[in-house]
Amino acid sequence: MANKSGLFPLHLYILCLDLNFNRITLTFVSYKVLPIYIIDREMSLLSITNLSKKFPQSKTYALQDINLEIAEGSIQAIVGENGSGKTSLLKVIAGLEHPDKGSIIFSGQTIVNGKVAISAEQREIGVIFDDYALFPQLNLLENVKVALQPKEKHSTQIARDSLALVGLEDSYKLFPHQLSSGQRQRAALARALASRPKILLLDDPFKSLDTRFKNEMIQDLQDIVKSTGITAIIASHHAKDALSLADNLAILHKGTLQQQGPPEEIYRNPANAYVANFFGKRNEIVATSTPDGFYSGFGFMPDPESVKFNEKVKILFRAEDAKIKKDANQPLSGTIHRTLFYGDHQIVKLMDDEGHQVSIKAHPGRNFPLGERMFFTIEKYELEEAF
Ligand SMILES: Nc1ncnc2c1ncn2[C@@H]1O[C@H](COP(=O)(O)OP(=O)(O)OP(=O)(O)O)[C@@H](O)[C@H]1O
Repeated sequence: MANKSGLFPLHLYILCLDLNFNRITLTFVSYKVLPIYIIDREMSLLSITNLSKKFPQSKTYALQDINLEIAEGSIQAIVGENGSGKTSLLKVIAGLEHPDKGSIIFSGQTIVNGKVAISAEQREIGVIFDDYALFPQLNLLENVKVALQPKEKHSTQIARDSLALVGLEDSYKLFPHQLSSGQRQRAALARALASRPKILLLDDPFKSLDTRFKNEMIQDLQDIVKSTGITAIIASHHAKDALSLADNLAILHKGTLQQQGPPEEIYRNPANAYVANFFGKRNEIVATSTPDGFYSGFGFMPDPESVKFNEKVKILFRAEDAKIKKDANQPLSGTIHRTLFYGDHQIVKLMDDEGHQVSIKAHPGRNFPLGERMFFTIEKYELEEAF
């Protein structure tokens, strides 16, 4: 949440010692000096209230009652599947689309109030859409200079500084077709940064990058954003990228905001099933509730909470929230059906006698022979009524 900034009149108290006439008097004089702003570093730079947008040709809302506070200097990720409203939200913030209702306050100024809005050019907002929109006939230096005012005296130096910021200082004479897709993205970033915007909007910046470049780019982007002090809003449909990149996440689904907050908090405490599954499908065991716990094909799991449920219950948990145990003294077990190796971890799929499966994250060095019975515990789970 945004913290408040306030105007505080400062009173200066001066202690006067009057040594005249061999006596001491104490006088307090209060001076009201210039007011000072006490600004919290986490002050909200962008404040979105009750924002809704429906495209004329569409029956459903692209954005519905969005409320979002974005702190200055932070990286805010907007995540959601295709068609969830991410681009529409960026476009409304940039001034490229107009909302039907709601307001946006940017840097203390109302830039959108219902259908009344200041133009895109008047907002100090840089935008990078997923096609990067570099001019093919211009070299990198010229591409970056396009973002600067024609009257700008030091445009060449500013453009070269921006290219240096993204590691392209030696490539300024190259044309977009001579660059890799990661370099094109950096060039687009340099162009957006050249005009020193207060806020930078990036639409799916990692879409066309392979995993290695993507991870590098995520780190670079983080470094650049943090070193320039700029505020960045990044739309992405990759939940995992957003988790590692952002200070704050906002999860959109069908135009509505499902949850917002620090990535780890959302990952650990999802507000609803949609958010929980957005970070990867959770395991689901359908079990029968008894007075002491839950029975399923994987065995009996004691839990006093079972009394609160009707007959059928879903036990929902992530692969990393279960542990495979060596000792057979565990209530839950299954046979090893498959293992998937991911380098730094492996996923072991265990199956019960009826063919139901669960996936459990395990150390990459452990050996799991197919068909062998393994015991496991579930350390963190959610329960849902199954109908
Ligand atoms: N110009 C338009 N005219 C009509 N409907 C539109 C327009 N732009 C977007 N929409 C609709 O608004 C909804 C949200 O679209 P939007 O592009 O914002 O989603 P998104 O999350 O960015 O998707 P993607 O990840 O595929 O880019 C979708 O249902 C889309 O069809």
